[in-house]
Amino acid sequence: MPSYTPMIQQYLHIKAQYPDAFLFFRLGDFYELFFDDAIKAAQELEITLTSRDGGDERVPMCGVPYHSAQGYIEQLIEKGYKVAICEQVEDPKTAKGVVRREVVQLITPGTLMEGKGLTEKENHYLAALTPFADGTYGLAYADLSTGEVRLTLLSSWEEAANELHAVGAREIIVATDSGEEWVRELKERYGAAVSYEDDTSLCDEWNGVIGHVAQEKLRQAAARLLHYLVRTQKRRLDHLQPAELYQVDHYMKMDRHSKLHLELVETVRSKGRKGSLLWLLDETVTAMGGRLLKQWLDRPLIDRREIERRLDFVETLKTSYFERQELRDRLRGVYDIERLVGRVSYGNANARDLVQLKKSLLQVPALRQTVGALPLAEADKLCERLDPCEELVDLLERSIQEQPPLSVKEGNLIKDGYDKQLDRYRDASRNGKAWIAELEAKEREATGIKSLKVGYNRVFGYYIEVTKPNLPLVPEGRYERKQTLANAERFITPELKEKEALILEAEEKSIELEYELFVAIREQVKQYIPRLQTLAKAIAELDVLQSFATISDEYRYVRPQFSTERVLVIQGGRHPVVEKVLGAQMYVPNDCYMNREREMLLITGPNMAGKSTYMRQVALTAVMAQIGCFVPAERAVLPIFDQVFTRIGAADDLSAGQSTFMVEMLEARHAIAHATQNSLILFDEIGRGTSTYDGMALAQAIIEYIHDHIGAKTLFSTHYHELTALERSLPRLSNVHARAIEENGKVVFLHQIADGPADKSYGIHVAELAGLPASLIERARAILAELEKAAGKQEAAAGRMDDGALAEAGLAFQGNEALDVGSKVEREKASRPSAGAAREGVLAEAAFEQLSMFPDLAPAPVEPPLSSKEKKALAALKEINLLEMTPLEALNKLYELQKLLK
Ligand SMILES: Nc1ncnc2c1ncn2[C@@H]1O[C@H](COP(=O)(O)OP(=O)(O)OP(=O)(O)O)[C@@H](O)[C@H]1O
Repeated sequence: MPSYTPMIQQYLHIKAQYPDAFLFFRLGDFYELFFDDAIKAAQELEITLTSRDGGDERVPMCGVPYHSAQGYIEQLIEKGYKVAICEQVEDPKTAKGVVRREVVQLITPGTLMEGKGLTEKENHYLAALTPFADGTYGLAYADLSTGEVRLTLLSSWEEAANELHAVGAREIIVATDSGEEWVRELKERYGAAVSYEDDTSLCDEWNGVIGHVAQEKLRQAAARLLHYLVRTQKRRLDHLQPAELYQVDHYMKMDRHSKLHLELVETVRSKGRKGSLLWLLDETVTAMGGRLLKQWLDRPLIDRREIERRLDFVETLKTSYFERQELRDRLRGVYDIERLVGRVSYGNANARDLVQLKKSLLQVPALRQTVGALPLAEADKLCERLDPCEELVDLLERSIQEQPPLSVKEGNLIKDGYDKQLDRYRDASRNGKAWIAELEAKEREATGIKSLKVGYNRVFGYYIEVTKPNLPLVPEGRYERKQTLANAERFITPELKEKEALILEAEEKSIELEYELFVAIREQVKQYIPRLQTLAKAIAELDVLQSFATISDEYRYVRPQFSTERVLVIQGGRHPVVEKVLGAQMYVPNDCYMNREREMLLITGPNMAGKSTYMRQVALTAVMAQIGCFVPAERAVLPIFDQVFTRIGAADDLSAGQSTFMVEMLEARHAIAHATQNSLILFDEIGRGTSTYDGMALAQAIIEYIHDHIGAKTLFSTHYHELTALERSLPRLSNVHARAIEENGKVVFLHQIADGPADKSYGIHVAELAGLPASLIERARAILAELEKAAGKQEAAAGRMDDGALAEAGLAFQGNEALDVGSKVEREKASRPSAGAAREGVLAEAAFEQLSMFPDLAPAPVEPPLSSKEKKALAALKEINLLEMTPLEALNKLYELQKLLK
């Protein structure tokens, strides 16, 4: 063992306590890293690796300046590392021997308090997971930046895994004896860092957080989290809020696959927010509202009273346009109170933070007034929670300057008149400066040097400057030479130095005093933490509700109504995100009718016809209704769903080593094992991942099982046309199809869902559209004709020759080229009396149930959709870039478009 210098020995001693973290060791104005930490950090941060004399040997070293350390720390945390901040805890000037140093904070991926790692509209959670012998799991999690703490008990690993996903913690804390495999799974599946904490004993000082928690398991789960926080943060965490207890079955349950398939908070393809339901719904204007919206979307309600309460608000705000605009304007002036409070509690809030807090509070009286004037009983309750904290505003108004600097150690923080002593120092400094300002004129007169100047620099302080030609006029004896420049000399006088000393002393003292006063004010703000947190919650809620109202107004959404009879009526329903992306005029609305006699819809139709979109829109409508938002439809009567299961589209677990088919089967099993008659199931082409017969057999068996044993509302899309025959054997199953027609030998998707099975496969047309070689297409047509002949014989034998919509459409409108596709659809609809029978049944039931609130539940007239030509023309029109066209080109384009429409 080499013998090291005392400082390196100190380093090694401290580092031994933090083996899994980078130790940022404060040395003057730098944080230095040594040994392996230095080698690794130099690589990760791309900084220069040097070395330092450590005694018997040189030790590897690298470092970052203290004032720019934050960025480097964030980089390491982002990469999943931990950073221990080790500060000098005594004044180096008075220290004997090596300055005493201590780790003051361990920053980990789950305990970020500031910086780019914190996304404004997202929570940043740290979770602790505690398994119990009976197979249950205690989950405790906290967002240290906002002080929120939540606790729940989960009945199985499956439930716990799901909840962990919903929470999306950056770091998960477990016991040290947790199995290696489990820990690896936690790391890989959740992309979270894993940390350890074994202490689950309770401390009295946590009463504010878990004093109200009675259940022992939950207390233990919370204790693991709190011990870890205390151990790493090494300070009082006054902003931790009383833990919120919840049970997952008090909310609509959705596993992570279902959430992903529905693209609730991120899209399947990019895993980004854009294109998700959250992206569409987010018209919040505060960070707090943004975070709450995501929380609501993660946990739709099943308590009808609470849903209706939110809807009442949304309805009122939707119709109160001016009040809503006023609220939005005011909310824009509100900063992130929750995180400001977090920083106050942490002791790292600066004066600008307090100014932001004050400015936010100043918006509250107007918010209160506007909310209070809303014609809604509930509004009063919300008003009560909008606490303007007047005394705090008054304190901040009197004390903190309006535009303070970032640093709290350079003065300019405190207003004049707040503290007498500070005013005295400031007077001294101001008087001294005024004296100096007058000095110039006085000395010019005394010496007769017109160009004489009084100046200041950091090295020499105040001086009198005289240019070379005037040097003979300088009064020898009174002026003392201090500095020689190229064409001037600088002097001082004893009087000037005396004043300077006074000024500097006063300034130094006032800066020190300002810092002390500031810290004291910050301590005072701490007393308001619970009130500020209540206020922050109320503001967040108001913001989300106004966001729902804004969206509902903008996109013409309607208030959903709820049925206790398991009736579902959606008229003129749309997929909210597809509608936004395509534009309302391009989107074809669809109806959906289900009840106890019509529990399952089997959806057939060509690829690209809109089956998945239709299924998703039904589920999204249910989710939106249950978070308390209006829904994209002309009318909606919905059951309150306890769970939603979806299996739609691309497989996403291939990376986890499972085949598409296996994932599909696992998800089907999950749905079948958990769904109830109050659930909604969406299955998109289940079974397609295996051979035709296998797949079809499985699909049929799954449908039958759900039909006979579960009774959940189910939408099942399939390409197995044979399954449409099930309608005859399963009384609660009905066929519907996504419509398409042929036009000039090409397939046109109407994106309309109609009753009955699809008649024909349009796969070949789609292949043609995709540009496969003509000879190949022709060959496929020949094969199809053969197959159809064979199938035709079978169907005839079974007594089932569907007179399909297409054949009908073809007959009814043969030779009438002038009619566009839209009117064909209308006419065809009218010509099929049987198609609406099921719908009438459901409507009658819904009307009966909803009689008082739903007097005119006759089917609403459907707007004729745009023809494909019109869609094309519109699309082409949108594409035109007028800035890059000559007038003649524009005229030509217009002519082309007109021709297209004729
Ligand atoms: N109601 C609608 N109005 C307008 N466009 C729609 C509508 N529904 C779907 N579309 C458009 O059609 C495209 C295909 O829809 P979707 O993916 O739902 O078809 P699909 O029948 O499920 O196809 P596949 O069988 O290949 O999965 C969508 O990308 C969307 O742009």
